[in-house]
Amino acid sequence: MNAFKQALVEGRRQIGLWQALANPYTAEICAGAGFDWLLIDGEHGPNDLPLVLQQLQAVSASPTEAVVRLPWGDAVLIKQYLDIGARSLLIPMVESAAQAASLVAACRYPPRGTRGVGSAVGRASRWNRAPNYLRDAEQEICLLLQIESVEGLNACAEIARTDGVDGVFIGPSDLAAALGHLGNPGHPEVRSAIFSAIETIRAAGKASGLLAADEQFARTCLSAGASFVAVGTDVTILARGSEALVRAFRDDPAPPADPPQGDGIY
Ligand SMILES: O=C(O)C(=O)C[C@H](O)[C@@H](O)CO
Repeated sequence: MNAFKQALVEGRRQIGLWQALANPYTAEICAGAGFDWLLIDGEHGPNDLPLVLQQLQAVSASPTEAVVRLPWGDAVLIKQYLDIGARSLLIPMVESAAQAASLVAACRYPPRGTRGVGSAVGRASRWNRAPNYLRDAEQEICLLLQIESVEGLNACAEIARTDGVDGVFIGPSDLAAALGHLGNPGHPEVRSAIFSAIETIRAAGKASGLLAADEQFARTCLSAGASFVAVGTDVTILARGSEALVRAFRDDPAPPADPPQGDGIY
């Protein structure tokens, strides 16, 4: 059973950590920290199919759910990532109910969908050692779609209501850019759009989530009803933690005048 998916169905909070180091060693370390889920980022992390496979294998020894973000919403990519054993997917830049329905179909075998059958050689079925994989796969798969553009925001309710969509993730960085606030996801207009989307998704009976590395904002989103919230990233822990350690031992320990420039989330 996909405990992460079940938790979203039951409305239970799932706290996650973003993995963009594209490394099975660090994924295994983070999987032992106690997060409910780890996001393996195949969109912005330097990941490819074989590397994501290694991270799935590294995380599989823990109860933490690996949620794999594909580079793009594509039926061929979905087939490949499901076949290597990813069972919780995050698809970026979804902008319509029609797109959502086609992504759902790509996760389902015929006649309900269009997923190609290759379980005999796929890790997903443990090479057919899981005898009922073809029958059980659909209920095990958790499909999370990302809205992060004006079009996606406008179609949020229809996307969330689409049968087979288990949750909707709101992308603060791209949404900020789409709303004219590049690098400033904390802008009041962006935050208002995020809270409105959380409510829209809740009203559609689905789980909402996002990446919020600012603790106060993450807590506010959880209080507003978001359930799957990533509260940090492996890259940030390493980059900011290593910088802080250097500063602690420099002669001039003063913090930098300007915080590191990035996409503004952390
Ligand atoms: O647009 C966003 O925000 C996201 O997609 C989530 C994170 O920012 C991720 O892309 C890492 O920057």
